[in-house]
Amino acid sequence: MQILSTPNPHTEANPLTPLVEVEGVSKVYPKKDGGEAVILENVNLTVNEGEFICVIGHSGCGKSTLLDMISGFRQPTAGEVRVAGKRVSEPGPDRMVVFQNYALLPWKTAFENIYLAVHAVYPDKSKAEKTDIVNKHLAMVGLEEAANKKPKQLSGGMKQRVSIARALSIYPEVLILDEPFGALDAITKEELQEELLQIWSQHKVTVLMITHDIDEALFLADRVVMMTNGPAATIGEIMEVPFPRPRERAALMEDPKYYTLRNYALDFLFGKYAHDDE
Ligand SMILES: Nc1ncnc2c1ncn2[C@@H]1O[C@H](COP(=O)(O)OP(=O)(O)OP(=O)(O)O)[C@@H](O)[C@H]1O
Repeated sequence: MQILSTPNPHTEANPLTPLVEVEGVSKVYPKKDGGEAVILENVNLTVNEGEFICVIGHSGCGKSTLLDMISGFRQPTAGEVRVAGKRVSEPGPDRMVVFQNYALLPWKTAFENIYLAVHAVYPDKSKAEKTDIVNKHLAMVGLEEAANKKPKQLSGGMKQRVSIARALSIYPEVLILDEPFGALDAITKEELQEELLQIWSQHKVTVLMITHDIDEALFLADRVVMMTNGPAATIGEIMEVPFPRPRERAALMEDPKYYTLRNYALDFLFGKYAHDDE
């Protein structure tokens, strides 16, 4: 169900072109005792080109499973996922994923971590071209100075910047972020949210991001996808976020609409779909 039908300022400027289509998707995992666990049931979602989507829902409802089926790391039990009209059957460079734990190779420098990814996807480019792409993306996240540092010499925020730079250096159509700022302190998290918005608007990449933080979702997203609880979770509601862009956190906080949306999402999670364990 769509609520709060205020036109979306980002997508309104562009014609809506569906890029990611999740159609009738269900996911069943085998249980240890031999039975089956229905994790997701009949999930339907269309994400338009250039949109920024946040997915929220209680722990264990199947958010990562859903995004894994878009990235191609897992396959639906029923239904299908299409990206640019093509059925997703495996991971591909058109869909890059950034994880909470950075997933950097510890023995490689920031530069080398990104270079490896660029080389894997564009082996035919010259060394100079690949180096240029890496340096451009290190600069994009403000890490030129840290190019030769290894992950253990970098802060959590810097490591996540490297992960984002690595993902974008492949020029994906879809950037998938699984709780990317969950391990960061509040100040670093806010800095990275702002950088991510800038990068998103410059790169025109389509973003799908899991978060547990409603304020983060309202600051970043065009639409917030709210999942029901499992088992057999699905999309309960999709909330349009009507704030104009570029967004300023302070201005957002002063907008009464912000609290209406925030309370709506909180009520969805902790009223309508309250979770016993939380
Ligand atoms: N390979 C698997 N085999 C069996 N069950 C699995 C498998 N992967 C995930 N699950 C189960 O599927 C459910 C959904 O997991 P998933 O990680 O997608 O949830 P989530 O909403 O992303 O959780 P969180 O917010 O805690 O990261 C959980 O109950 C999990 O234990």
